[in-house]
Amino acid sequence: MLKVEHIGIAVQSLDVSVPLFEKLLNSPCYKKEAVDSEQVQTAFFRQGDTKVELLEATSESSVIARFLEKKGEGMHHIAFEVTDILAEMERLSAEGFTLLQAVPKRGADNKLVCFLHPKNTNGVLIELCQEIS
Ligand SMILES: CC[C@@H](C(=O)O)C(=O)SCCNC(=O)CCNC(=O)[C@H](O)C(C)(C)COP(=O)(O)OP(=O)(O)OC[C@H]1O[C@@H](n2cnc3c(N)ncnc32)[C@H](O)[C@@H]1OP(=O)(O)O
Ligand SMILES: [Co+2]
Repeated sequence: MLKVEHIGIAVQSLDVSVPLFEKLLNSPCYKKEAVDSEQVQTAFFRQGDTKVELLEATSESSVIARFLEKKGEGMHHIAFEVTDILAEMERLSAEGFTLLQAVPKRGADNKLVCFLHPKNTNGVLIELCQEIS
């Protein structure tokens, strides 16, 4: 894995949290993007070599809505950048990790993504992401 690509944070409202993170990071939100497959609206901030991704649910059945209901706002996942997501999925599966998808799906910010179940990763939801060239 190359680096931490982003940290995902579940929020109730981007209208509230985007200005908050702009103040916190002293950096503007550079992109907002809806990802319909995940039923989320995202907002991104650059921070050095990595990013913060805020996630607001766009539907009650979104995993973000479920997370907010159970745990409240806060850190939702850590995303690691990889060069070859299929090879990394194969390697991690062989190591006994539980992939949440058989094939990568389209994420935000021009990425292919795949998630690992937090039950095998010390309770932390992990996202793999590869830049789409
Ligand atoms: C915008 C696109 C993309 C990007 O480009 O960056 C994204 O980041 S999308 C982000 C949102 N999408 C996802 O998270 C997809 C992957 N996640 C899932 O498939 C599910 O959230 C899950 C991890 C399988 C959990 O779903 P489910 O089993 O239906 O939910 P439960 O509420 O029943 O939880 C079961 C179990 O897992 C714990 N849990 C849930 N979410 C997290 C989390 N984010 N971090 C740590 N642990 C989590 C939950 O607490 C339950 O634990 P127990 O109570 O101990 O059973
Ligand atoms: Co993410």
